[in-house]
Amino acid sequence: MTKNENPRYVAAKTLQAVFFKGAYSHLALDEQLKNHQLSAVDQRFVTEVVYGTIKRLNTIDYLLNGVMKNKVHKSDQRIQVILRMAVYQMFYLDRIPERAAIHEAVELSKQWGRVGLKGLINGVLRSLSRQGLPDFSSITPSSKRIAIETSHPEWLVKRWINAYGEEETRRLCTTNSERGKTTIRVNLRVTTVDAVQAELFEEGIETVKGELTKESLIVTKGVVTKSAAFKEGRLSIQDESSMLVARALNPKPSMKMLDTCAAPGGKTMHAAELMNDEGEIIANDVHAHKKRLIEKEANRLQLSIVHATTEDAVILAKTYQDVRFDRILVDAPCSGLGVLRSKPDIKWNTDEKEIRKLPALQLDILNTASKLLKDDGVLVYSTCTILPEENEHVVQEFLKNNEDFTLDESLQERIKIQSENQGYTTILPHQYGSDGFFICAMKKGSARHGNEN
Ligand SMILES: C[S@@+](CC[C@H](N)C(=O)[O-])C[C@H]1O[C@@H](n2cnc3c(N)ncnc32)[C@H](O)[C@@H]1O
Repeated sequence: MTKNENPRYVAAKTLQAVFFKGAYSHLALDEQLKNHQLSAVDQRFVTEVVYGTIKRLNTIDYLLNGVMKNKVHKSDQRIQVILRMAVYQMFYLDRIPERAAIHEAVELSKQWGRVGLKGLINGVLRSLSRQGLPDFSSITPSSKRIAIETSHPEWLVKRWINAYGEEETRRLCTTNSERGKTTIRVNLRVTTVDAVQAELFEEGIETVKGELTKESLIVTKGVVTKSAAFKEGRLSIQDESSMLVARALNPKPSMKMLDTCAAPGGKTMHAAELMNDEGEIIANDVHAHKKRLIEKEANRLQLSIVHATTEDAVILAKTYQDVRFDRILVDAPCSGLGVLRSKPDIKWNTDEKEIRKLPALQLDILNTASKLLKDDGVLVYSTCTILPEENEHVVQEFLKNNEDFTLDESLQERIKIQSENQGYTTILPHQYGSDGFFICAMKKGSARHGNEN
């Protein structure tokens, strides 16, 4: 435990690790919170400042660059962090008066070995305070305006405008900048939604029912992971879009299922719950260390049909050459650009060139998995991204080369999402307040797989 218990110092150390050492925000934050003894209120403040500053980075830098002689990214690392954090507090945290945010930034510069630059910090922040938020509407072209106003890389905004048009893109980007929410999946195998809601309420945790699935609850107050219901396996944390994936598979007791890219196991466990823990699920992931995560989850939820394996999904056809599955899920590795509300660093760390390599891997895994499906079985391809090239383009390419597969038109009966496309859907974050997701169900042979639940 260190002696320095100033929450802004803890936030600053976390942001330094994220901005300059390539750390993932959630891991850097966990580490800093572990190393400092902060009250629950201070921990929430640090979390808010860290995620908020990362989420609003583009806008914050635009504001700073408007009043600084040299661009903010040319400053010393610590000054960049102190200024960015302060601007977030000044303009996006209602409960912090601007004067207080400026004062604390100056104090932090003294505490963090930058006393000589306190005049610069004071001057820049006071100028911004006098000026206030500018009118972004004069920025052209519109891709640049959306990128600055909602804090996204412009290359990404351009891609989304291409796919969804300007208005949808503005709305989805605005939602990405909002605060994420915690959603619960109730384990319907052992309890009911009402029982869990009442049990949590007794512990001071408040929830409302979700919109998209009957097993979901949205947390409005409290920390669920500390509840008895979590520890004893009556609930899991999972976004509603994610829950739709197991629903799209429509698994039944006694079936045999393969999850090719399963870790940490959210969708596997949901499917096992829907199967009433009867049958078998092979939950595979390429990373050996993730096998433990799957096993731990199965253990917590007391699910015995889940068998975790470690293999590259592109060779699974060989491993299971004599086995055929009723249900196969390819929840593919992807760019993750649908989950920017909860993982905002993805938008700054994603390399456009790297994304171009993903469809080949996604198609490879899908092709391999498809060879293991029983006739009349269901194959679901899903991603937590909203780029067409990782989604419908992959599926279209797959269907072109696999004529024995067709889109499963009964998908809409199972997941009840409005979609113009039969067999697949893209959920944008602003539509239902859930993560951005792509879900496609395909069938081999001619059977229908409507929802009998
Ligand atoms: C989107 S995540 C899966 C999330 C998981 N289905 C869930 O609901 O918890 C994609 C997973 O694919 C795994 N992965 C990446 N490349 C893979 C490959 N070639 N073969 C198998 N798994 C792979 C990653 O380790 C990651 O855990």
